[in-house]
Amino acid sequence: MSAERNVKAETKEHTVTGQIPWSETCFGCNGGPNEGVGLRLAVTDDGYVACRYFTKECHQGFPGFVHGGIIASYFDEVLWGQTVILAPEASAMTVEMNIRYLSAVKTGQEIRVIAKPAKVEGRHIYVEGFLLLPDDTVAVTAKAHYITVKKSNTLTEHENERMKHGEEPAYRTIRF
Ligand SMILES: CCCCCCCCCCCC(=O)SCCNC(=O)CCNC(=O)[C@H](O)C(C)(C)COP(=O)(O)OP(=O)(O)OC[C@H]1O[C@@H](n2cnc3c(N)ncnc32)[C@H](O)[C@@H]1OP(=O)(O)O
Repeated sequence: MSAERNVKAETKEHTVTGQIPWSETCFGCNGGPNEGVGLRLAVTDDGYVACRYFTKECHQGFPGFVHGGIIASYFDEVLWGQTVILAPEASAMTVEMNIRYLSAVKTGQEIRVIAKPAKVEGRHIYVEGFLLLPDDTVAVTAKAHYITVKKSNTLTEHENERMKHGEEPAYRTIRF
């Protein structure tokens, strides 16, 4: 994905085939009204992890705009979703992330955050992604590097159990 400003993505509709389970205790995915970000990670039939998300007022930095640290959380979460697909027997932790903020992201609008099919090299998983505004402008791009770890080092038994089963997707298609 280009890092130029004001680039519009060429989009098409993608079919959602599943949803990665979410955790009540994770800041990125717990769905309380204000406590967490509340992302839901859809998996598409062509190997993307994607999320439609309505940006919250309580996540603003400058008035009316989403805080950059919250945007980093969007990516940490959505890009991490690729590690679930690629290393289902393990879990993975972020060791590096690079984010390019190209356009400000307003609160109170539906954005999409997308993780591309990723690359695995042993314990290393490299994932790239992008954030689309409602008019398909690429507002943010990101690259992250994850290292696989034993599941028991990161997830509770209850979460491990939930990870074994898919979840009913919140939506059936997503455009990006
Ligand atoms: C229903 C439930 C849903 C649950 C939903 C939950 C979703 C949560 C998603 C959020 C994800 C996060 O934010 S995770 C939180 C932020 N990240 C962290 O706190 C990670 C901190 N780092 C660590 O704890 C450690 O570095 C580990 C565990 C990742 C790796 O340690 P280790 O297992 O002892 O392995 P080690 O030999 O040191 O490193 C392994 C390889 O990684 C490389 N490596 C290690 N650190 C780095 C680094 N910063 N940058 C580059 N490379 C690195 C090493 O060079 C080595 O390469 P080589 O020699 O093998 O080539």
